[in-house]
Amino acid sequence: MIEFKDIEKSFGRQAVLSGINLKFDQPGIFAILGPNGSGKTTLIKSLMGMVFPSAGEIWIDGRLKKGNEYRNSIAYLPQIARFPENLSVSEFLSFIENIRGQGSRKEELSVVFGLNDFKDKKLRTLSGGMRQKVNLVSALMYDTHTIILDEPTIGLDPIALINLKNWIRKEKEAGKTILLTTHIMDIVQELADEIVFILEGKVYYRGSQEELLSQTQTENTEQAIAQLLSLQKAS
Ligand SMILES: Nc1ncnc2c1ncn2[C@@H]1O[C@H](COP(=O)(O)OP(=O)(O)OP(=O)(O)O)[C@@H](O)[C@H]1O
Repeated sequence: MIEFKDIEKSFGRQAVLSGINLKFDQPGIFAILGPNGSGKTTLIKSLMGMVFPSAGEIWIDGRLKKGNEYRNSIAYLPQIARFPENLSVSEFLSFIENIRGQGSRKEELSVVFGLNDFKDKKLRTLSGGMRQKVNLVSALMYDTHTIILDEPTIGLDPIALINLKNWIRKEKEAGKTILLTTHIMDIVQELADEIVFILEGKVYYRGSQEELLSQTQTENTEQAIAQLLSLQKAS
């Protein structure tokens, strides 16, 4: 269970989050959407202890978030992975395991994303899509109840994309709570049980895709989100 209570965050004079209240206490796939710069990554980083909210509380599994222990109960895929570039792929994964313990799903995920084909390559020599595959394996190799994916599909080829979607679906069926951000509306349409749309620092909409289509009187998720996005331009 994750709960954001009255979260506010400003960077200098720029208010990014202005009273976010969100609770995720059911299994499912929740798409956090909003225009560029609307604060999606800032919200996720607040949860992961990488950004300190100016006000508000975050509760995890019924406890007020403090310290760093809770991070082991969350699989987190950052939007931009910062790797120790001189390590090879397999050295990097072992490096993480030395800190966090054995990744119970490392082997399975390495097959799913074809990592074994380039496991001896240095991280600095990888293509964008290869880096994202390493990012995915390093984030998902621990069997946690909560999974946070910040733009998980960036750079992936169609096969990796299908494999990722299948993995996410399987995790949901196993009863996990998955929060993801993406600008790819096909992914949202295919996967999301609920949409959370953030606009001007607030939760502008939260609900199912069906409700969103009916409220916006649109035919698909892409059109519905485009309509919500146009609200910002209008304001
Ligand atoms: N460390 C920081 N210092 C100053 N401003 C920041 C910092 N991090 C984020 N911001 C600003 O906060 C706002 C929200 O950024 P954030 O990355 O959360 O947006 P986002 O919704 O994830 O965007 P995108 O869809 O483009 O990934 C932006 O205006 C950004 O410039």
